[in-house]
Amino acid sequence: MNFHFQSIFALATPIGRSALHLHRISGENIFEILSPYVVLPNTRKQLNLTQLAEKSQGKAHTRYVLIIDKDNNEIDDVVLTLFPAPKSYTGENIVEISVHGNPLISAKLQSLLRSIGMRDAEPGEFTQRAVLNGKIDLAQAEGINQLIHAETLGGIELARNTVEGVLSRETEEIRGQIINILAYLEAHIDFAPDEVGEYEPASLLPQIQVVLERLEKLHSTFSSGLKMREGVRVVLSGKPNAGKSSLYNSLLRYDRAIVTNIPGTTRDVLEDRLVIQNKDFVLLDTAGIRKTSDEVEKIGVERSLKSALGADVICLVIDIHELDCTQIQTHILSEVGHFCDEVRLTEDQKIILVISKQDLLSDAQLKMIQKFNDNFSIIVKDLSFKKCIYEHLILISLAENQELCKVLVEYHQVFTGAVNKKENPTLISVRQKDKVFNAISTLEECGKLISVRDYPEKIASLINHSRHSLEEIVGEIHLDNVLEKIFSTFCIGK
Ligand SMILES: Nc1nc2c(c(=O)[nH]1)N(C=O)[C@@H](CNc1ccc(C(=O)N[C@@H](CCC(=O)O)C(=O)O)cc1)CN2
Ligand SMILES: Nc1nc2c(ncn2[C@@H]2O[C@H](COP(=O)(O)OP(=O)(O)OP(=O)(O)O)[C@@H](O)[C@H]2O)c(=O)[nH]1
Ligand SMILES: [Mg+2]
Repeated sequence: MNFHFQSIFALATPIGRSALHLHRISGENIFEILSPYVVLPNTRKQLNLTQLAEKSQGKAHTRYVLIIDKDNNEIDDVVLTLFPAPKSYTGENIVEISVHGNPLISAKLQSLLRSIGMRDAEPGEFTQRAVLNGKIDLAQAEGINQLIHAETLGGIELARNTVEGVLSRETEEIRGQIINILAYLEAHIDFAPDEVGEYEPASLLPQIQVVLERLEKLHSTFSSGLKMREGVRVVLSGKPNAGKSSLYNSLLRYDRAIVTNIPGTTRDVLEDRLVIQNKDFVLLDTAGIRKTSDEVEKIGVERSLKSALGADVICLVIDIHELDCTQIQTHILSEVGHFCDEVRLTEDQKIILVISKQDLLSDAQLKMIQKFNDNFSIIVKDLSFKKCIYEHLILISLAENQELCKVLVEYHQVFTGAVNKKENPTLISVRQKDKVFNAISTLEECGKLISVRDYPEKIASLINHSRHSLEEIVGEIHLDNVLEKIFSTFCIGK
């Protein structure tokens, strides 16, 4: 399928002063249209781009040239690359021109392009053409958009994975399985039982089950993908003065939060990105939790509890350095107990018990901690959320948080495990997730019709719905308004 569109151009790099500006031009006849304005720097002889494209045997070709305007005035000396169709990003002929990065020079080039019948590209229009010309599918196009907008390393990894076609291939395979199921039904719609055997829809159930499981697995990748893109949320909680803000600063490696020895120092929730071993986290520091009559601190405590509710991982920071050895175990248990009374955790949240101010602990206190850890599972066995609690206490100080970092990385793996391997397909947009959801619901509906031995026509029609939902993920069905909505979020020039 090849569409014939007006030629378009756009500045593909940011507007402003920079070393270079890269302009991108796409269209069917652009080599012919541009040739009169492209000359060799020394001889000023016109360069025939059409011939050059033919000589390059369909491959990209780069030259150093001069661009001149209609009055033969030089616009700039540039590097120009041709990508002859169909081997280009859009599948049409493409010319890329990199000029010196001055907005005035770019404006001159753009007015030349407008004056020779080309128009400014809409956001995402190059990629839209790539989709319409079958160079990439819609899921890959969404990947390209996210590759540009990703704000985390994890986001880039997921987007690259989609651009590479991992999700498209998974969708295609599931679609193949659905078509196999359809084939059985179509056979019974078109042929008599003596030709294709008795109509026994229940025989389809195992196949439908296989597809459903695969779709459900795919559906679940959206939320793990979100954690991968946005970062696993880690909240530092605990009593005032426990050392939360100190830990916050040492994890971030800069003096972000105010630290004093006055309990109740932190009031607002602080939020920052944290990367440990290339894994993305969102780290939150919060007000120490206690009963207080101070109006401002009270609001701080409320916000602190609310942050803990929304966290994936809670580091409950506990300061025991002033306690007598005999009190340590009971104290830790009661702090965890109180915290869990305040914050109703869900089963998929994790808590790490962090013992702060290691440098201030006596040998006897350290021994007690060791003893606690040796019997950890027995000691915490009566706590209501013991399944959420990391398997032992972790000691930290201003100078030492390595073990904690190691555990955070382990938890990152737990929260993103389903999607953080290169070969795993991941849903990266709500649109894709909704399509998979539709495919699942219609297939489930099928199960019901089969159990009452409904007509093959009715079952086939539902299965077809399911198949269409999958096809929409990769955009085999082009709906103008869908395309418009997707590409409107792109950058101009992409
Ligand atoms: N200068 C420049 N840099 C760029 C791009 C670009 O278009 N231009 N890209 C764009 O976003 C990205 C790279 N992606 C690209 C994807 C496909 C083709 C392309 O021309 N593909 C042809 C030919 C392949 C070949 O010669 O082997 C094809 O697929 O047929 C170019 C770039 C990032 N950097
Ligand atoms: N010696 C020592 N002192 C620490 C350590 N961590 C924190 N402190 C001190 O403990 C006091 C309280 O630290 P913060 O980090 O402000 O405690 P917080 O939990 O944020 O307190 P609030 O904001 O009031 O809830 C400060 O005086 C810190 O210098 C540590 O590892 N070793
Ligand atoms: Mg603090």
